[in-house]
Order: sequence, then C-alpha cells, then structure tokens
Amino acid sequence: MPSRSISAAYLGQAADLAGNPGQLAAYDSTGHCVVLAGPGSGKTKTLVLKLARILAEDVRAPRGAACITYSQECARELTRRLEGLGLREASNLFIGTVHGFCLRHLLMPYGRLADLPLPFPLTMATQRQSEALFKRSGDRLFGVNHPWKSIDLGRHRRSVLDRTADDWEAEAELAAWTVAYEAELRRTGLIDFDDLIVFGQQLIAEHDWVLPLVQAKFPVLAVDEYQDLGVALDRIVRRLAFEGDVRLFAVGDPDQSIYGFTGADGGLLTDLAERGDVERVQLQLNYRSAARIVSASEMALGETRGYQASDQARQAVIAFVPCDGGLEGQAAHAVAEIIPVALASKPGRSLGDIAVLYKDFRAGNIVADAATAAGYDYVRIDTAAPYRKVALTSWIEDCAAWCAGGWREARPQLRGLLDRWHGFRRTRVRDQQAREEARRLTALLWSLRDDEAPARGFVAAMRAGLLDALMATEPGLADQREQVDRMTEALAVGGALAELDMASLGGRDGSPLHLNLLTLHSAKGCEYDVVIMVGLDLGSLPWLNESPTKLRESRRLFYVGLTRARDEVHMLYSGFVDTPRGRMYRGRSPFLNELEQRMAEAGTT
Ligand SMILES: Nc1ncnc2c1ncn2[C@@H]1O[C@H](COP(=O)(O)OP(=O)(O)OP(=O)(O)O)[C@@H](O)[C@H]1O
Repeated sequence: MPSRSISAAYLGQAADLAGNPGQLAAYDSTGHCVVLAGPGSGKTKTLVLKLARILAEDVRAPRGAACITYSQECARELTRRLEGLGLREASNLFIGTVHGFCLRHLLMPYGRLADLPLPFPLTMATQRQSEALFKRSGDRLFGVNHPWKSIDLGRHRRSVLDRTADDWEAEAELAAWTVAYEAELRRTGLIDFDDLIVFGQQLIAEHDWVLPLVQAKFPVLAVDEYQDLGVALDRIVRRLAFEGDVRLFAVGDPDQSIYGFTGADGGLLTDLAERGDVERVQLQLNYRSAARIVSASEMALGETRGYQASDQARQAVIAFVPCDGGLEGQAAHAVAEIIPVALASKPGRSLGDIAVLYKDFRAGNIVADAATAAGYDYVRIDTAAPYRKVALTSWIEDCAAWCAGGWREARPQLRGLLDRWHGFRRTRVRDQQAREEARRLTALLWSLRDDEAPARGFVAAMRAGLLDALMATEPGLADQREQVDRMTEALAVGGALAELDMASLGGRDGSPLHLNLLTLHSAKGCEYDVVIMVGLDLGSLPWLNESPTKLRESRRLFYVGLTRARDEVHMLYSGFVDTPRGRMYRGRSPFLNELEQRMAEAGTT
C-alpha cells in the first residue's frame, strides 16, 4: 500500500481490487506492465489506482508521471477519476491527450534545440485555417472540384513516417497533397495537429539527448486506450520505455479499436504485450454489464473471449426493434416508447442514465429533433455539436460546474482548476505572477457562483476576466480559441445553446437531467444503464460493400455500442436507408441477423 499521504477514496477503491487477481497483479507490478482486457473490466480504474500508488511510493517530486490518452473526452474522464483519488494536473503530473503531451513536453521545450524544421514560436492552426490551406493546396494541384480527402491525408501523414519509403509514394496523390499542404502551413507560420505527432516522433527517434530529459521529468508513462494509437505514437512510447528507461503502464482492448481510418492499429497493443520485458495482464471480469449483455457482446463480436459478468444474477433487456419510417421513425419510437418505459422501470433512473447512439452527425440531427419535440433536454457529442471539446472548453465547463454548486462539495476541486489554468500557459511565468493569477481566478470564480444563471453571462465574464488575455498571449492556444469562440456564439441569444444555464454547461459530460446523444465513436469509455442504438441497417452500419478490414472495424463499432450498457440494449432498424439517390432497401444490419441467430442457438433470446 502507498506510504505517503493518500486519500480515503483511494484506499476504498484500492480495496476493490483485492477480489480480482488480474487487477491486483497489475497494481502490484514493478516494471513495464500492459493490461489487456475487455469492456467494463476496470482497465481505467486499475490504471488510475496504479498511478496513484506509483506517485505515492516510487516517484518523488519534482519528478512525476505523464498520463496520456487519445481523445479529449477520455482525457477529461481520466482527469475526473484521478481527481477523485486526490491527484490533480500539476507540473509533475501531466494528464491529457497525446497531442497535448507532444506539444507541451516534447516540441515546445526541445523542438528548437533539435533544429526541427518548424516555425517557432509554435502556433497552432485553427480548424478553419487548416481547412482553407488544405483546400487551396488541393485546388492548385488537382483542380477545384477534386474530392476532399483530409481524413486520408491525415492517416497517410501519421502512418508513413519514412517519406523515402515505397509506401509513401504508393499513394502518390496523398503524398503530393501533403507536401503542398505542409508548405502552405509553414508559409503562414503555422503547425497543425498531425505535425505534433509526426515531429514528436521525429524528435524522439532522432535525438538521443531528449530521452534522459523526458525521463528525468516523467520516469513513468501511463497510457489509456492504447488501441487508439497509431504507429507514430506507438514508436514514441516504445522508444521512451525501452530505450529511455521510462516505466510504462498501458491499458487497452484491441477489440475496441475503431479509429483505423486515422491510422490507429489495435495490433500494436497486442505486439507490445508480447514483449519479454513487459508483464502482460489479462482481465476477464466485466463489472459493468449484466451477464446476458456480456455474452451477447461476444456473440456480436464473433469471438470467444471468455468474459464473465461480475454479477451473474442481474436482469437485462436485449431488444431487436423494427421501426417503420427510417431514422425519423426510429428516433420517434425511442423518445415516445423506449425512454419513458426505461425511466419508469428503475427507481432513481434519470435521463442521464440513458444514451442514444448513432453513426454520424446527420443521424444525430434527426435524434436531436425528436428529443426536442418530446421536450427532453440533451447533451450531444458529434461533429455537429456547437463546439468541440478541447482542453480549454472542457476547463470552462468544469469551472461552470464548480460555480453552479460544485464548490459546496469540491467537485471539481478548485485547486485542480487552478493547476489546469497554469498548464495552459506555455510560456513560463514567475512564481509571483502565477500566485497573482491564481488569486484573481479564485476571486473571479467565487464572484460567479450561481446555480441557475445563464451560461452566456458566465462565459463572457470568464473571458473578460482572464481568458481573453491568456488566449491573446499564447499562440499555441489558437486552435482552442476557435472552439471558445464557437462556444460563445452558441450561447449567444439566438444561438444553438442560448437557453443553457451554468449547471447545464457544467454538466455537459453527464448531467442527470440530460439525455445523452452521441456517436458510437464518442461513446467509447462511457457507460449508461440504457443504450439505444439507432440506424442499424445495411447501408449505414455497415456501409454496403465494405472491405473485409473495414467490415471488421464496423463490427467492433457495433460491439463498442453494445458494451456501453449496464442493463438494457435496444437495437433499432427499418430495413432500409435513405440516401441522396432515394431509399435503398437492403434489409437490416447483418450484425443483428448474426447476433439474433447466435442468441437463438445459445437459447438466450
Ligand atoms: N474491482 C472492482 N470492483 C468493483 N467495481 C469495479 C472494479 N473494477 C472496475 N469496477 C467498475 O467497473 C466499471 C468499469 O470500469 P472501467 O471504466 O475502469 O472499465 P474499462 O475496462 O476501462 O471499460 P471500457 O474499456 O469499456 O471503457 C466502473 O463502474 C468501475 O468502477
């Protein structure tokens, strides 16, 4: 057990691991450790407890640990869980995305010294700037009506690291476009998101002197959702761990690898776990889902994994629900029939315990319209959401949560909000100035405490009080500023979130009063009592004629959706999809046919 000061919450949670030999083995590991396990098996729980233990027992400040993950949603979940154990972002504890790590702890401190061909000081392109430069370079090369291929371009840049290799020229169009786009970026003095990964990798790969410097600061590296990493990030981790003497604790599940289109590769995790110098731990118990859902998920995946539910007696609902009227009909059925029954069927269950999952933002629009018509408030996570979650918008939301009553029970903790604020400063400030800023921020937050005030006034006051000044002096935050501007526009009178109050802004990641609407991709890492999946028709999930690789990834996406549920899964379909060329009748998703057949064979329908 950790010997230094640790929270009671930590002790309580660590005691949970005692009944699970796998979790305990990971928790007791002394060298590199990789935990491979299925959904709901407590990977993230084990990771945060292990990190707390290492920080209490093995590492002394100013040395510390970096805890990284792929997406901002997962980073926020890690922050929340670590705060629950009394661990906050600090100068010796990085909690964030791999992109944030590459920027703050690799490229900013060492990029110039290593003479990387980047424009310093590093200024991030906003989404709008990078789209405009991407289009301009594509138009010049291929003419104005050329197809938009930004996802493919990003994948190519991140996956083929050696540009003299045959693989690079194998996709000649993407290679040429990349070169032209990067030249445009540099001419404008900007870098983009993929540069962080590509140059972070180059720095680590080619400059041996960087390794001991990173190791001195972060002798421990924890990685959540490892299966989301692509080859560049995997190389960064391996070099730090196996050549830089950084101790690695990684968790993930190759069956939940759903970002192949970005270059992610679940096989990298499996390979990592097979190394002789890594302790590999496999977890089998699922604490989240009822037994029927655990076994149905394996049937949906089409693989036998031997996962068991921790509570065998819990009842579950698994429903295949035909609906007339396509996605509109499915959304209407979900809000009119399924949600009211689900709310009534368990005492204390609220809208926040229910999620509607869909393939993309167009389906999200249809579900959101149905929810509005039924009078349900909702939170929505997809690309049509009014603003993207980046570190700054997440921080504003957490400040709103604190001001809207969270301060009474320190959820989130004020100290954590202050530390995260200091983390946004990429340029070093003197201690005196940092103290003064902390004092001003505390006074500002204290003055903005209100349970029901409109979120609009809160964000305006935060911007006028401190935020605008910070964003004006930190070019590295330019891309995040764009999202803060979008948040402000959405909250303005007439905007998409004009009605939002502070409590709702603060609760956008899980308020009991809001139904959750999110894409299947965004649902990874989340859990809900009731999961309603819409759009389970051939032509949507999966698309028609997907390649075998793509089809496997679509199946994993379906698996991720199913495994978010604790008690109920409702799978809605119509047997057709609406396309720009009219209605296409190809039947429901083959994943449903297979699942229903396997459940019938097993006698579990
Ligand atoms: N040993 C344990 N005892 C009791 N509950 C546990 C234990 N381990 C995990 N849990 C609970 O199980 C649930 C799932 O845990 P967690 O989110 O850490 O799983 P995960 O493996 O990261 O899931 P996923 O891959 O699906 O995101 C959480 O509610 C967590 O508190």
